Amino acid sequence: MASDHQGVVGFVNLDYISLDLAASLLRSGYAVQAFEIYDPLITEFLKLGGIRCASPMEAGRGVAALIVLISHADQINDVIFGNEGALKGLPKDAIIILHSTILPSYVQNLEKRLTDDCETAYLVDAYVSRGMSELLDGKVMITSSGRSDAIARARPFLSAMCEKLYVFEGKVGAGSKIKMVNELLEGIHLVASLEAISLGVKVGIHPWIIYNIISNAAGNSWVFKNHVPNLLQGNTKHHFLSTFVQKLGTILDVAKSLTFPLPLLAIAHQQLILGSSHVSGDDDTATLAKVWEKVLGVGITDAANAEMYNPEQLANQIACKSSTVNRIGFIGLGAMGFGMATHLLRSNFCVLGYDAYKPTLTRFFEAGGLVCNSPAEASKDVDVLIIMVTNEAQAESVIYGDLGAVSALPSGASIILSSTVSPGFVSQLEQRLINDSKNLKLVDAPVSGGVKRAAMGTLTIMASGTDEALKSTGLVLAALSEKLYIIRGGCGAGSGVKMVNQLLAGVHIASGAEAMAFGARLGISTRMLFDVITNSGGTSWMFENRVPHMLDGDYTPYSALDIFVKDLGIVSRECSSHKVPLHIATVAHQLFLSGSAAGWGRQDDSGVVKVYETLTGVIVEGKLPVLKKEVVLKSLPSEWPLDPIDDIQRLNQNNSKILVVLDDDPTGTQTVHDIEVLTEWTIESLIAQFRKIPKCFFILTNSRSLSSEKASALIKDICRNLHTAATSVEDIDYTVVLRGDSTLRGHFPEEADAAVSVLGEMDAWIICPFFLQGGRYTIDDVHYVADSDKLVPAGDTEFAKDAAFGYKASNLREWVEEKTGGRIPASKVTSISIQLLRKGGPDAVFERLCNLPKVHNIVNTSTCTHTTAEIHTYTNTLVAWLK
Ligand SMILES: NC(=O)c1ccc[n+]([C@@H]2O[C@H](COP(=O)([O-])OP(=O)(O)OC[C@H]3O[C@@H](n4cnc5c(N)ncnc54)[C@H](O)[C@@H]3O)[C@@H](O)[C@H]2O)c1
Ligand SMILES: O=C(O)[C@H](O)[C@@H](O)CO
Repeated sequence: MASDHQGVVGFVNLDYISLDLAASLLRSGYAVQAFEIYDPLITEFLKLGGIRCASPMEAGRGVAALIVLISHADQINDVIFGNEGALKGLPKDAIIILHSTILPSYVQNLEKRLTDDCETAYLVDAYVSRGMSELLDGKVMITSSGRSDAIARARPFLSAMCEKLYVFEGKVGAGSKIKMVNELLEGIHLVASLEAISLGVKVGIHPWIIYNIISNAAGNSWVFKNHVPNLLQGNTKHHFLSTFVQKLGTILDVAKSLTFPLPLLAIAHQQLILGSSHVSGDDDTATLAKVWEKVLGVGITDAANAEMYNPEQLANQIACKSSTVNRIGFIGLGAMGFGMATHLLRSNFCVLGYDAYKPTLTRFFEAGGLVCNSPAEASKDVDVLIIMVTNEAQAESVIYGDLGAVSALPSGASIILSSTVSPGFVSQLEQRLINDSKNLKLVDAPVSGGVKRAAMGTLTIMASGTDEALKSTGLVLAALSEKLYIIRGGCGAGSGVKMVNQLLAGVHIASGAEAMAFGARLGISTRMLFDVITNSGGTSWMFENRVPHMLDGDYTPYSALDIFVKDLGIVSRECSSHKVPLHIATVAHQLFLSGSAAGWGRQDDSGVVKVYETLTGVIVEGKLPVLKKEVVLKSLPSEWPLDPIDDIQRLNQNNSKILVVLDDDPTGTQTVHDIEVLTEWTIESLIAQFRKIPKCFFILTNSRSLSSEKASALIKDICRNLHTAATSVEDIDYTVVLRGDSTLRGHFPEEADAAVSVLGEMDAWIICPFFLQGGRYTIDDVHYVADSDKLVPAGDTEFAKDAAFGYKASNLREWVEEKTGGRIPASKVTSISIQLLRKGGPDAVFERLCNLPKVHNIVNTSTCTHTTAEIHTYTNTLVAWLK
């Protein structure tokens, strides 16, 4: 226990999550006392080691901090100001942490009353929740706000209680605002999930198949992933609806008072009211599925219980029997097609490409492709032709237009249509091809996952067609995808699943825009709001992918806004032909249409946020704030008391691995002493070094001054020599460290990739941009550069504008995603936080490292380095871990 953390913390009222807070405080060395009338809770609390109090007044007596749980504003009078209220016993300088999400205006009134009536004026609010992301996985997360002086007082207690702390300095009330934005998203996503499942059932796709595929595609959301199984199993009771109706109603009232339109939330609210109205008051058995069956007239339950098959297994079976493919034609080398076609080139297929836009052809030629002048030319002698143009009219024209593909394709060839088109269009196309006498086969193979995954061959593909057609294209589909699903039902079935995915994806982009714009109107930092939501139930694949574009105000089209005018247009056409009313999808469609009408159709689809910005005057774009260095450093948890340098030296004595540091410029070698530096790396000189059995030696590569190709080649060369030298000296084991720049400029990930390509995959990559003397700090994953008394996010400094190594992200996890072009998403990067290091010390860091998933290319950013002692602590655990 940390002895400098002594102090008493009181709780007025407990709930189950408060027990976790109390347990964390007790572990950090605080004494904890509580007033609670519900016996089971107080029994658990006593078991933890807490002390029971007879009244709120007693719970507040002698405490340094008082955590007051209030579920309704009416309780404030009694619990805080009443005869036996908490204020009576509270010391003057104690901090009140209001664990509640009552409306911001109530919290502000409470603060005013405390300031006016009493001398006690330290209040912060705290929204306590469980992290829903893979990263936080149910751990406690707190969003808190208040005046700077109150926050400074509260911070040690808040940090002690949670794994992730978000602090909004300024006014109280941010916690409840964030909660509103999160609930807005959850409400919209719930209705969208219900509409998606209903549409899927109407077009004949098994709901569990929809669920399994879309939870691995861009239509996924936390709500879809977590609520749909309960819906399909009949586990969600109708009461769930009334809770939502009430919460969403409150948010709409707040928005109304701010004259702020929330069209998606308004329609979701109406839908949930409609659902509630379908249940008679005393029917406790009605499930959400049954209610929705009545609302939309779709047999969800029967469909969910119908016999099903495994589309991934079908894909594996087809892949085993697939025929060889030599030549591929590729028409439509746009945002998606270019990446897919060049990935096929890298996978050793011969690819002939055609696009109506000539500059693309030049790029394709430079990437090693064969360039053609018409669809017919790109179809000559190919086994498979892939079409990735934008829409049905373009697909029609490349297949049947002037110099079209059909006339030139060899008899028996296969066409893969990967554009997003309506199911009806593909099934009619198949019929037309059958009627032609060339025995051309068609595979309906829409894709999901976006531009980055297209270029990496890790798309989700939902394919359908005859077995013969699927077998003749299996190898190509497998090369383009990480998840390949075969949908039964022939051409049109794949596009049916894609249509359902698009309903969700489109709604999620629009809901992300609505949520962020509303957040901006509520006055919350949009960057921080984004961060909190990505760890909460309101998150979605599209929220995480598209909101960063809104925050950067960068509408370079990865997927054009007009694509959703088209895709939600398909949804709205299908819903009227299947007679299933899809309200939320239709409103989202109208929002994209509004964006297109404003002239933003060719920009990125995240530009739909401008519809809200233009209407209401809010600005979603947001920079990370510049911080006041002294204030931030003072507010962090206290340092781990011990400097484990002696432990490191001891561990190092017993460690047989030689540390070989490849330094990309001379500033690294200038900061070490008593360590040899090699400026050349012949096998002979490396053997000579290894024979000395040093603990460490440097090789000055100077690779920062080279092009990335040359730097990679150099690192490979050195690693090969190291390998040869090490194998010729007996009992030599070594580890490679890449030393680079603390302002993040250098050949990342190229040098790491080069080292791995020679030395083999590593269990993890550790990124640790430590340079205390140079004023580099990493706080909550954001890397800062000190500029006198300010901490400036690295992405906003001159360093980030470097012509060769420029970058935008200051958050190290996002920086990894940016630098790896999406190959390593931010969500796969684990951080070692200052909280973990300072509160848990070496043991906690060691445990975190040992529990990392053993997946190659997981990158771990150290975000903990504030003092030299801390870098020692971290090194200590690393050395132990490496052993
Ligand atoms: N962008 C995404 O993230 C994404 C993801 C999944 C699916 N999709 C779907 O994939 C398809 C392609 O999307 P995109 O974003 O690559 O679109 P895009 O507009 O960037 O690319 C389409 C390409 O087709 C070319 N083209 C149009 N007519 C042509 C013709 N007659 N002959 C030859 N080339 C022609 C265009 O010049 C363009 O390069 C769309 O149907 C889209 O809905 C897109
Ligand atoms: O599933 C996806 O990748 C997306 O929805 C695209 O089709 C459109 O951006």
